[in-house]
Amino acid sequence: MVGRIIVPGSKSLTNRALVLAAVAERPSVLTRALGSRDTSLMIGALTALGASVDRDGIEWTVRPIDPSLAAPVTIDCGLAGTVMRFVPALAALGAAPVTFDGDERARERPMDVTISSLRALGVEVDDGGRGTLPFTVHGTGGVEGGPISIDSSASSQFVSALLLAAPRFARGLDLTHVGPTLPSAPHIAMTVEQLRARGVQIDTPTDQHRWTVAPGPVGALDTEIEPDLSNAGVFVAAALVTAGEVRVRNWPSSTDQPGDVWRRLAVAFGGTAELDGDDLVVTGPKKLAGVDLDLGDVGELTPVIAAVAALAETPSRLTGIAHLRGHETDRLAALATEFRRLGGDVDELDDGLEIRPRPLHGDVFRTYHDHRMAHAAVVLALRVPDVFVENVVTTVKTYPNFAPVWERLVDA
Ligand SMILES: O=C(O)C1=C[C@@H](OP(=O)(O)O)[C@@H](O)[C@H](O)C1
Ligand SMILES: C=C(OP(=O)(O)O)C(=O)O
Repeated sequence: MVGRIIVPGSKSLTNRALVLAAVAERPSVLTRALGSRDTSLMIGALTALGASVDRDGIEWTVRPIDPSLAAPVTIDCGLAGTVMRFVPALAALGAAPVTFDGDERARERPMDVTISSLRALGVEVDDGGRGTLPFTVHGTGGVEGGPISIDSSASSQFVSALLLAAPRFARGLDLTHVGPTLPSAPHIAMTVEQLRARGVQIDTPTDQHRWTVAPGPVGALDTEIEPDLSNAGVFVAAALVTAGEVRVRNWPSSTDQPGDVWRRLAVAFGGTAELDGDDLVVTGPKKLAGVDLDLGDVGELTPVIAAVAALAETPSRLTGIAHLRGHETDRLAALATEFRRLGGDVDELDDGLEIRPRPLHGDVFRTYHDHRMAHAAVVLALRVPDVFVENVVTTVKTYPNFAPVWERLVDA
């Protein structure tokens, strides 16, 4: 594939900016925020809590939650981890019962730590004993806060959620993660930086799994949202598997987004990735090399990385990603199943995948309502004839226009 692409705004930055604007002192303006299913769900959730978002072209004005508007509501989380994990802590600050539910699969995603951590902070949560969605948060108009320990090994979003609400707790928060692993650490670092950018005092003392947040106001911040570098990965992958050249416009020169690691991944697979002014230019190698990588920090990139690996000339091993079993689908099982359907040679590990080179053939590729499974499928389809991607429209979760943009580039 040869082409130029402008990727829409980052899901993770947009939903953090929306949440923080909703608890800020004054209105905030977000420029080039992502309009997609996950961010629309976030807007719906914050609006239900009494915030407002006016969209005017690329500028969105967010007015903070008006506590006088608190009323019993039900919030649809869809399949958005950021909504189901971040918003319950905000609901706890309000004075009305808020019920959370979502897609069928959302009811299977790990939510126990959201529920238990709110309870540990003194908030009543009614989950019918399930430990999953749906559940109701019974806010009483404020949260005391203070010290708390949680096991965030199933998702970094449990930590991020508490940190985002913490400045509004009466005593702030002293949060410690106790558990075997902590996935997606860069997403937690992103949360910390977004809080600091709004004047919140947050320290990460000696032990890197502890965060202390001082109580205090969250400053309003007018901010421009960077392009989504995780979603840019599917275009980087396209260049890699076709020995092509893709130019991704407006790649930030410094960023907190984990997707920035695509620059190093391109090289690991044997390609090149160079910043050229504001663009990242990626070229694919003649011979695609396999990789041996711990992806614990960047788990959300796995499906596309796995697709590139399946087309490489030497074996690959992807580890550190047991938590992907709780994502939009069990991504380790889904990738192994779908790659095998195309003739692939894949072993599912407890915490990853081993992928060995083997010629692939066309068949249906199921996507399990997972945007990144669809991205994996279209990358394979660049090299394997007659791959039929089921429900490519599921990409609207984080990239509303993906399908037509991809078709245009493939046909160019
Ligand atoms: O905080 C965030 O914006 C995210 C954190 C990560 O979640 P996990 O730690 O559950 O993988 C990531 O995979 C997800 O796509 C977005
Ligand atoms: C895991 C992901 O999303 P979510 O925010 O729903 O957890 C993802 O986008 O890869």
